[in-house]
Amino acid sequence: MNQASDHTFDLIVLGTGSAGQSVATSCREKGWSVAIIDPRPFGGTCSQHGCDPKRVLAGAAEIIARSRSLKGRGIESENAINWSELMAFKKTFVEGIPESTEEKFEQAGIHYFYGTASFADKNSIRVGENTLTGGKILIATGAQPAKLSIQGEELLGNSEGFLDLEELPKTIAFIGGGYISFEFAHIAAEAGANVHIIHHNDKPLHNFDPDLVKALVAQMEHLGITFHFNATTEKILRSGEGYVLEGKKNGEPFRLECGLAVHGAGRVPNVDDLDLEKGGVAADKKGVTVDEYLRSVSNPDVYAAGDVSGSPGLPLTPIAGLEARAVTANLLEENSVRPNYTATPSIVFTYPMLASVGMTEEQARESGKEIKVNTVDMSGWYTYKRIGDSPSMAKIILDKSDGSILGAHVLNGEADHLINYFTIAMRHGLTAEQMSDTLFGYPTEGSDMKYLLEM
Ligand SMILES: Cc1cc2nc3c(=O)[nH]c(=O)nc-3n(C[C@H](O)[C@H](O)[C@H](O)COP(=O)(O)OP(=O)(O)OC[C@H]3O[C@@H](n4cnc5c(N)ncnc54)[C@H](O)[C@@H]3O)c2cc1C
Ligand SMILES: NC(=O)c1ccc[n+]([C@@H]2O[C@H](COP(=O)([O-])OP(=O)(O)OC[C@H]3O[C@@H](n4cnc5c(N)ncnc54)[C@H](O)[C@@H]3O)[C@@H](O)[C@H]2O)c1
Repeated sequence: MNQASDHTFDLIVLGTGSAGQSVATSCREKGWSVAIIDPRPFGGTCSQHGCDPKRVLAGAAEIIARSRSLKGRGIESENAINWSELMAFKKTFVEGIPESTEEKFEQAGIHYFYGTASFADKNSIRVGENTLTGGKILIATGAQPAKLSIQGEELLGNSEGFLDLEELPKTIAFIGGGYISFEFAHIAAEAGANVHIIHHNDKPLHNFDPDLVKALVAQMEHLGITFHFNATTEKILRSGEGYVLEGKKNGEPFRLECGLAVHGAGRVPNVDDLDLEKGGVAADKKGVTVDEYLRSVSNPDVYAAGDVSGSPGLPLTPIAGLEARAVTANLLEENSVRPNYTATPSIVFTYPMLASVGMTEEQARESGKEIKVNTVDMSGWYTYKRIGDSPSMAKIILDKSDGSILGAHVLNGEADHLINYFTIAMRHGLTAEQMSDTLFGYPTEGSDMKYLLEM
């Protein structure tokens, strides 16, 4: 159903990622006429070029790291990543997504258009030769790598290209010290590459607990990754088969040769092609400016959700889903649901993993609350010692007045599971005492919970 004879719809959705798909299908289920547009193979970032394929690769890197942790303690053989086999395995998760997404739209009776959407006026969208009119319009166009304005920027690869690498270059440089660089550097290093991370100050992963970040950096250095802090890249040049990065490090000239340089220096809302002025849609560098119901502050028929919205939500998949559900509710009944961002967990999928939910120690101290900070080295605890999970650290921040959990920060091989327990507690207001009183299966990281929550 890629052509509609009538080009007027109740809803036009721009983008087929997590946010766009969710709103389009939910509104269609309620009987709305819906059109959805995307210039790229349908399905968006998370499933095709982000979280999901990334974690297939991270899973293999994790298995190598875990087995090395028990070397000499029962594990003998050296495991190694076979890059082309791993990429072929990753492909099995990704291929077929555009076709199955199109099929889903077809079956639901959603009209789909391939092309770059842009506003023609407040309620009209241009896509190729077509002009569609929508009672309501959802902008769900995601994010793209930020422009760095450095000479030779066009020579930089990005996360999407990394996820499709047929061969792993011997030396890889990541520019920026955020999620993408840490995760991909870990994968590349475990797969045998010589890896560098170039970060412009000395605070990588700036939203995470600095003590745990320091321990993660030390662990990654131990794996052979070289960090260049306070380093800026000013130029990228071709050199033979590879590239040379030139810039400054601590004020001194800096030069690095590599087979591949990857952009890991932040992503920005994808609004460049949308002609937002024609639609009367206000936006700034945080994205489409929305009110607490995710409605454009300047065009009441337009909503935004996911990475492109200028909402307080982090650019993460669970937030794209949360915002999509809120927008759907607000489309069906005006101003009915405000998204609840309380306790948004975030995980860096390195090994060990770094995970965080709620306030950092610094934020909790600034809040003026009377707090208790439990900083715990768990490496010697049975749960972690039995699998050689070291370093294994946590910092839990409690409110002394009522025993509520204000923040949880974990670095270890089980951090993904542990952070979800803390997220449940914080989102639903369970206190340290209630969590400690919960019976967890033994011996698991859950059964250690009470030791992290001592008041
Ligand atoms: C490498 C990487 C790893 C990540 N890992 C994680 C993770 O582990 N966990 C996590 O929670 N989050 C992760 N994220 C973030 C997560 O992928 C995003 O938050 C999520 O995909 C956002 O969904 P969305 O629907 O807002 O946008 P997207 O899924 O990006 O969809 C936007 C769609 O809009 C389309 N589009 C763009 N411009 C137009 C236009 N003019 N007209 C029509 N369509 C347009 C695009 O082609 C795209 O298909 C990762 C991101 C990256 C890049
Ligand atoms: N596990 C996850 O949830 C996950 C994984 C990957 C990506 N993501 C999402 O994708 C977004 C983008 O990821 P990212 O890693 O590109 O961004 P990021 O915001 O996590 O980190 C980018 C870092 O690069 C630094 N930087 C900016 N310009 C620089 C320059 N010229 N030189 C050196 N350093 C520079 C920034 O200060 C920042 O610390 C994230 O914000 C996140 O929302 C999430």
